[in-house]
Amino acid sequence: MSLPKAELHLHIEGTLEPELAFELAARNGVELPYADTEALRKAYQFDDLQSFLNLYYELMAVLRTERDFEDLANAYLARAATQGVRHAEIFFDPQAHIARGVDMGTVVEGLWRALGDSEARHGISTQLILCFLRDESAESALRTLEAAKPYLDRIVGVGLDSAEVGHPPVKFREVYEAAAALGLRRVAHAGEEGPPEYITEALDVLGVERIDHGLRCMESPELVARLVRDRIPLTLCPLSNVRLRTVDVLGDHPLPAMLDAGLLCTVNSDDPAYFGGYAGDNFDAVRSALGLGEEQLRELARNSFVASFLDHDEERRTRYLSEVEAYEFG
Ligand SMILES: Nc1ncnc2[nH]cnc12
Ligand SMILES: [Zn+2]
Repeated sequence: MSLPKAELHLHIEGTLEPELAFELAARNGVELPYADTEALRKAYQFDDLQSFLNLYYELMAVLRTERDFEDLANAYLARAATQGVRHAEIFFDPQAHIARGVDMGTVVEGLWRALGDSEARHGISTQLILCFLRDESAESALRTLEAAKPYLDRIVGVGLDSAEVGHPPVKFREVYEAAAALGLRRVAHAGEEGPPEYITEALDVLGVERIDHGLRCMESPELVARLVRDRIPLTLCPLSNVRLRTVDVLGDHPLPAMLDAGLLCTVNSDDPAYFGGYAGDNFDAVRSALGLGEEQLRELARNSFVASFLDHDEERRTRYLSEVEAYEFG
């Protein structure tokens, strides 16, 4: 669906399509343990978040040079442009690269080569959000923030991702305080597989402005009331929830109930190469599986710009919002 939208929950490493993975593997002399792209696609069957993360980290081995990160980001932006994405706030996982000997500069400079002229080339404005891996130590997160200091003009904020259960937000209090002191915006994955308490803790302890996923807030009426009252955006990823089995089938997704409750929901793609669809595909899927009407779809698109970190450019936000209002559904 080409309804204009902002993508607010997108891991750039999760846009690595099998074809590009094999191309980069050949370019870098990396051996992949799959015969071909078809065999690799067959491995995209997940039982939960961890089973996905295992493959996600394994395939990153092909990303080595600035050019690799540039090609990855350009491929994503080209596809996103066909799906109505007008603005993208893109997550990246530097610790997963630094651990393989690929330094922060290679990752950020490489991504920037694509992001820097994304507007001219793809018609998409972009921002970068550095994510800390929550299954790594708090010290490692602090070292990562330190390594990012030379690149802060290219990074709008910090996030928290990877294996959630057993790694509560409070573990990252110090690094979030340091990020806030540097003027960085703050978001965190919470309530994807983890309990509603992790959402509360992300708000209270980490001071996040948006919650990534946040699905499990629906188990706590008090928390829902708070999220509604404080207009805290949730970056939902419906196809991801089905592939990672937090929701059995898309028809059971709580999105309609969340909208009815007055939550500020957005629809995003998370790791589209792995979960079967980009941002517009997620909109198409919720439209057909959940019977969302045009006004609800327009509300989701409007919310994406309201929830975006475009505060420095209200003129642009207003322009995008007027594109949402002018859109004619096919
Ligand atoms: N859906 C997800 N949850 C947590 N960490 C991730 N890293 C990439 N995708 C993720
Ligand atoms: Zn995610």
